Amino acid sequence: DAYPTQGFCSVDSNLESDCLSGKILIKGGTVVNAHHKEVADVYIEDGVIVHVSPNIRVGDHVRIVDATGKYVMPGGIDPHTHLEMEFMGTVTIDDFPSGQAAALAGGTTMHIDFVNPINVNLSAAFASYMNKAKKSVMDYGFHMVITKWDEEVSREMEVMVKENGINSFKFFMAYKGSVMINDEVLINGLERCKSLGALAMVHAENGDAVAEGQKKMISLGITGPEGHALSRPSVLEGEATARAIRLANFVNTPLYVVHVMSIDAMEEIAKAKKSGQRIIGEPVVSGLVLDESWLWNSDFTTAAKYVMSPPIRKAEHGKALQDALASGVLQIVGTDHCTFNSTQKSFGMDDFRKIPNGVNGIEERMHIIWDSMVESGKISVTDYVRITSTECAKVFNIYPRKGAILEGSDADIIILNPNSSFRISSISHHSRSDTNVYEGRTGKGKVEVTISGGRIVWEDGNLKVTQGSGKYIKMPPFSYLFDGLDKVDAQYLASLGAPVRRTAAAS
Ligand SMILES: NC(=O)NCCC(=O)O
Ligand SMILES: [Zn+2]
Ligand SMILES: [Zn+2]
Repeated sequence: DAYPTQGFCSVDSNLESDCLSGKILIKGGTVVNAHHKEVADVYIEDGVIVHVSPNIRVGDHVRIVDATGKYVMPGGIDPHTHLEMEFMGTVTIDDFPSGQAAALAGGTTMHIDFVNPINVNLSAAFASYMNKAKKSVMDYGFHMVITKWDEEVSREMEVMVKENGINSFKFFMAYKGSVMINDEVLINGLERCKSLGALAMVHAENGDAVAEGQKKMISLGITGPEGHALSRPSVLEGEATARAIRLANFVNTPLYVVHVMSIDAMEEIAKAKKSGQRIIGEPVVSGLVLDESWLWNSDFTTAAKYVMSPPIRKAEHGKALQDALASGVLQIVGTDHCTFNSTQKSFGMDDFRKIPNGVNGIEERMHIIWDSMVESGKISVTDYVRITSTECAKVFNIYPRKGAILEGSDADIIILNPNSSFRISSISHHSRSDTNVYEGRTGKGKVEVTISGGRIVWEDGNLKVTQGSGKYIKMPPFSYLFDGLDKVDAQYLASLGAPVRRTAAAS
């Protein structure tokens, strides 16, 4: 097919502004979707993929990008980030523009952040996060955290879903004394999520037991970062995961388990899925490739940067999580990008309970997953697209606008060169943090070009982003995970039979 222009412009031509805003032809790459891959060209106009086919011919004012020998894939979608979030007495160091710039440099073109209502109602929290996100340089969506239960919360959840484009609510089963909820709140929340077609998400750790574990470590004189791991063993993650899964089963609603960090939690998810429950398990990059030995490092600054919850565990957990991801027991890779610099981490120098919990990953996810799972032969290239982008778009009901290279999809695209390599360092990364938990890591496969909303924003190691160009992506309720739940409910009600009529016993 011919498109209505001639020639092409290069980055330094005076037609650059036309190119940046309008028409791009990606030529000769292997276009990868979760369902299929083929050598084809991709033609983009005004932020949308217009055509995908071999040998597309174009005319003038079209920027040609040669992708021969490279993979052309949907931009990554990170389902789990915390930008500019108030947490543990401080605020994460990456705000929306800095965290998103880092994301784009690493091949992620959309993220879903968590609105965390602290002492305000859901509407005020939502407004505050929309304000923080005004300077966005890429597309974003929101999940909403539920920290208590009352009539107002229940009413506002409906407003969030029907007016504000939120289709997921997160419940923290840990962080006692701040955002932790109890089972009663969780059950109410699960019921409400179900009625709204919204996905319930859990941070699954037994927060009461963690608090006891922390006290125990302090009483033993263990105050350093290793106390973090010792106070919250994997059994507590397994217990809370199992509890949340059983409660979701009781309510008959889907459940999304964020940052699955242990074999214990993963096996609970595997068991529930085997019995037909709809559970989505999200491992995060840190849990897949790092191990807890860092927490025993004698240098506090080094050890503290690895403090996150649930904790990074022994290497065998990471290996099992990778296997679970490869086999489909776990489905979506996130980052839980929640970055604090070394000064913030030092708040817990004398007491590990005060180290702000969180690690980086928004810039590193696509590279590390490629290197550790595709390059190693553990998963296919199409599976890579599925776990880094497509499945997330499906679960949060924005597919195929996002998560696909199809005609009509948003032009959020990366070009990855499998023969090039990456090196991670806090000197060259785009996060505001002065540290990086993947410091010094190298690997094969490099995102050479990122296209966000139809604009080339990352090329030749240079970022060209515009504050305010990122769009808020409303996510509609009732994703595929809700299909057929009503039928299961109807069968259950039918199985109960007619209510038993009882008469008062004769006296
Ligand atoms: N994970 C973590 O340590 N920090 C971010 C908050 C959360 O997701 O639990
Ligand atoms: Zn969490
Ligand atoms: Zn998180």
